[in-house]
Amino acid sequence: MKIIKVKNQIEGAQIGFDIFKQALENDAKVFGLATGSTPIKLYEVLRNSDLDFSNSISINLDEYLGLSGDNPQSYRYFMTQQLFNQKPFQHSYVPDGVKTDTALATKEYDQIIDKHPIDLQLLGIGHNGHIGFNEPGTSFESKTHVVDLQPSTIEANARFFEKPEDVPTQAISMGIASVMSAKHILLMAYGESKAEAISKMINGPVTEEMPASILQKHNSVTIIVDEAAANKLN
Ligand SMILES: N[C@@H]1[C@@H](O)[C@H](O)[C@@H](COP(=O)(O)O)O[C@@H]1O
Repeated sequence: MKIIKVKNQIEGAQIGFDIFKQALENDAKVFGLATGSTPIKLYEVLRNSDLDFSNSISINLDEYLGLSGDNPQSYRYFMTQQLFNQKPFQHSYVPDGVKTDTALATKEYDQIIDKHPIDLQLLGIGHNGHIGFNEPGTSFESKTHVVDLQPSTIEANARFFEKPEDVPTQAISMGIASVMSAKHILLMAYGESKAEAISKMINGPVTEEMPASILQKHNSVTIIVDEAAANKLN
């Protein structure tokens, strides 16, 4: 793991941008993208840049179950606003949160990932070490699946909704095996609330109880952290 400590999200976004730029220069075609507050600055830099993703594919990690892409709280909507409107990709995949046949929705998403192997996967991290929406206890062998969100995740994400009761309790998430199949992984984390998860991810045992710890087994991972998120690292 390559760990890069930055002063703040602005510096982190610049380094993240350089990694995306270099990937494009090295003919990366498929970008795995993440939502949450962590990548917002990076998306701002990307959408205002002259990078061209019109021949690239993007595949997002996850989507809330029950929210359609035109719902402002959906991850599809978030991506459209933060990136795709200004920086269109040839095709952008986000799991379908409203397909009634979820077994089919998950199967189709796996087929998409199989067809478009991910060159660069962007990740944030949950307070409990989740990546995508792969909560503690998720199998490291998992592919796309329906997830019951943990109360702590619902609470953490409630800030994006009007009331906590509005947060969906389930999501569709790309699995951990698919995340691990990406050629290169870039994980970003900012703030004190991520320090514990970052420390366990890097120095703790590799265990399904800490989903992000599996990244220790990947041979090309870059971690961008600010001082607060890095303050429990020895
Ligand atoms: N599914 C997303 C994750 O992909 C994201 O990494 C995490 C952290 O969010 P934030 O970046 O807002 O701290 O939140 C959500 O649960």
